[in-house]
Amino acid sequence: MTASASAPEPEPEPEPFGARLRRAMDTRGPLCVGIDPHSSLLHAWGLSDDVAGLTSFTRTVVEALADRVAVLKPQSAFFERFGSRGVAVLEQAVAEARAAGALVLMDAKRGDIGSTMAAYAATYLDKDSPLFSDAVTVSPYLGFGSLRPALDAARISGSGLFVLALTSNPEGAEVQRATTAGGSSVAQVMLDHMAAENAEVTPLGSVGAVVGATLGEAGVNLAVNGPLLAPGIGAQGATPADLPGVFGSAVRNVVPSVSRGVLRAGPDVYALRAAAERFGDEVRTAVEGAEGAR
Ligand SMILES: O=C(O)c1cc(=O)[nH]c(=O)n1[C@@H]1O[C@H](COP(=O)(O)O)[C@@H](O)[C@H]1O
Repeated sequence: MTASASAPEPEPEPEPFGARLRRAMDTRGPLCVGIDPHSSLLHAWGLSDDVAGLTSFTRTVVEALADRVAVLKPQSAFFERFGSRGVAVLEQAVAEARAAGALVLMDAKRGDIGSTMAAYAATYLDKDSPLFSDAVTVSPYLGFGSLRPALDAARISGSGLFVLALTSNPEGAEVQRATTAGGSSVAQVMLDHMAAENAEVTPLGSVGAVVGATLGEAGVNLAVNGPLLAPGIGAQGATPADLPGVFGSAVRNVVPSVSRGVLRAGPDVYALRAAAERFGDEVRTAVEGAEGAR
């Protein structure tokens, strides 16, 4: 008997997250909308604060926005609070949003010692996991090196990380603005690590930084050659017009993020779309104005 079976075709390399995000930003605009099913929002939408309400809320947001915004960012805690049935709603939302063309950024803000980080990486960054997402938020405040398993997993699966640098909440400064022995701020040290991970990647690295739109002025070097997630627009008081002041010449890489500012327009699908479009228009005006002024 002759062996006719040939070796299986090697899987094609996945397209890196940074390249996919750049294309999505260029075609859909850079806005990210957060899916944060606060109890108060469920009530405001006339929904019950239970799994049925969570399901209806999440489906409506995905139906309204997944075919038009670049990024949807479900906040995991709002699903986890309902236990395994809430996580099942999250899994479904990730799959449906990705199928409709949105990139899904799982906002889980994970961070732990490296060996446990590997389990978080297997949860969000392994393409065979039910919660596999295009990217996940992580905290580097157990040391940037503790993120190595996630950095490696992201490279293999073509997914991305958004690493907390300067968060939008005022309490973040006492840790993130602290001065290290080398003289830089803690946040700058983290940003320098991100820049090293993204070095020479085109068109955009897959390791993004989280920098609040609320900061007024970042006061750090944001040239990380990766995307810059800017939460804090809307409910936390920042506006798209603040972006050039915070991000300066890095504004073209900014992914402005809004949750309640859009979600409060629901439950009407058209009203949600109109709210997202309004933020999108304001972002475009701010970014084009800043680029024109340079
Ligand atoms: O990583 C995040 O998304 C994040 C980082 C940060 O510095 N600040 C911040 O508000 N966020 C998240 O962004 C969302 C902001 O929600 P709104 O204030 O309703 O727009 C929440 O899900 C926060 O957890």
